[in-house]
Amino acid sequence: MIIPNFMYWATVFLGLLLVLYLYGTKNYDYFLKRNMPSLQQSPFIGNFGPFLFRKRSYPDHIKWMYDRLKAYSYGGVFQLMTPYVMICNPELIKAVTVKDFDHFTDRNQVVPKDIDPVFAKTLTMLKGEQWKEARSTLTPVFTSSKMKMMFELVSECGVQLVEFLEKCCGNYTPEKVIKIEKGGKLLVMEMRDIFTRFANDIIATAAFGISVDSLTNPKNDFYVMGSDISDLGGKRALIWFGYLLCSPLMRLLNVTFMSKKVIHFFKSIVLKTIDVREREGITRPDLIHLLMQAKKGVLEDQNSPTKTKTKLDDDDLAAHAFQFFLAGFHSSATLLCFSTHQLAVHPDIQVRLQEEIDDTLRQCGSNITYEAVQSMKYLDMVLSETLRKYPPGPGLERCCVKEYTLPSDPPVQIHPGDAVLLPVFGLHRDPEYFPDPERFDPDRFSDENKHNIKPYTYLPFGSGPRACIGNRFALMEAKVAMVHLLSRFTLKVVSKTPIPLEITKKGYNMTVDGGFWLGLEQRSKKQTGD
Ligand code: HEM
Repeated sequence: MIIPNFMYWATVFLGLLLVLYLYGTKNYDYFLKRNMPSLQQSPFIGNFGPFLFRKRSYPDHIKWMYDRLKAYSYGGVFQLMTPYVMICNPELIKAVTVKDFDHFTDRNQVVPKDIDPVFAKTLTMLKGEQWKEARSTLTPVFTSSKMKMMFELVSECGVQLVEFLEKCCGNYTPEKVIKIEKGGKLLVMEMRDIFTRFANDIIATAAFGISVDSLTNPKNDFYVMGSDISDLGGKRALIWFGYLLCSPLMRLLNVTFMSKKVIHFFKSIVLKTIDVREREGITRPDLIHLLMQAKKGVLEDQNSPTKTKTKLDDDDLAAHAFQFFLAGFHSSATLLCFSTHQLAVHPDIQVRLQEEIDDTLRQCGSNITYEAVQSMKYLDMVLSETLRKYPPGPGLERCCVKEYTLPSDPPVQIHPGDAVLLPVFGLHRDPEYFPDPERFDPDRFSDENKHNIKPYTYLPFGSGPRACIGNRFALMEAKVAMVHLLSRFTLKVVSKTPIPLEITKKGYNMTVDGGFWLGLEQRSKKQTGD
């Protein structure tokens, strides 16, 4: 009796293993059939094993795949069970993102539209005609004239940041959750904690029209909800993997990418603010105001004589304000964390930058203006080099929407539905394009040198019509923070400062595990030349 039972269960078990294996490898002849070079895959995890099992960080893994495929100009990789064509050659990147953009207008939508409707309405996730309309409606929001209009709001957050730090140098003790310690003459602090709070306050004022101070009131709802929504690590990475691996099951379980409670919180802020402003005729120079104009179809685009055509509904408005969190919260804080870290470990570069800041402030009588910030060339070079070495988006995606022949040698077909991966981190760390790529050297971006950078090898804000719409805003925010901070403080390496920097192996966020600990030393009047 025991033997037939054993045989039965052994056969069932082996049968199940076979079915699982066949399911896990169902696509694995995908690139072979297309005659494309590809990396050897494993069942279910494709080529993402080293990232999934935390052997390599996401950016390092992108670079690792890029280094293996670069000689072929393009090649196939599997992100779990989803095939991606990785494009390594700059000319081909130009073809896909700019010249033949109409074949690649979308991103790969991993989380279905009906599961997360507000998330699906963000510009990042919209597709085809809907994306095109939303992008043209929103483009006027991000012109330099609108940035100038929002500059004061951003600068007020810079003042708030520095005043808080100066208070901490005195007798003020911040709440325990704020990661600041006193170490002799220095304030020792974790920069990601400080800069995510700074980025949060900017989004609150510039996008949602409300003032919060997340350094003095660290547990305010806006910050707590915002941190939840913009975290792409741990739980969210798992949900993403779940959809990549077995979308029907995730859909059946109704697993949402964004928490409904958080979406409801932000949506109600936007709708209440609009309601109050409409009833009381309030005008404030922020995104809500611009979105209200777009809603009425009267937001003028300075580059086009026509007024915006599309009218926005309430879900659209919430999604666009909410977009600042998704796209701008971590990326802006990340840029500031890495740039302050690089300045602390390169004091010569920091001194040169402080000289530029001091000179500029002297010229504008300490009253920092949009034009003054824009005129600082070395500041721009430092941020550009930080974005090269540590791009917050280490890999970009496109999805093919129309049959396409990649102009490679030999040409190769890309079909509708095929996903494309652009290895930004691989390009930025390629010694062919950036000699001695591990070296932090802002002079790569000086007027004399920047023309040596090969087009489409430097893509911190992406490329083509789907590139980052908020790049001006992001740079303005980072520059304002740096000017306020470095005019009053000098950044120092302390014992907790991570050297060398090791990018986390947990999740997609570009960050480090133990935090960006640095020391801040108050500058004397003699040093600043006041
Ligand atoms: C340092 C900060 C930032 C970096 C490095 C960054 C980088 C990027 C990158 C790489 C993309 C994808 C581009 C592509 O696929 O070609 C992107 C898209 C986008 N970014 Fe940013 N970003 C930053 C800040 C912001 C801010 C502050 C906003 C404000 C709203 C923003 C809004 C967006 C939007 C809406 C998209 C999607 C555009 C579309 O699909 O049409 N970003 N960003």
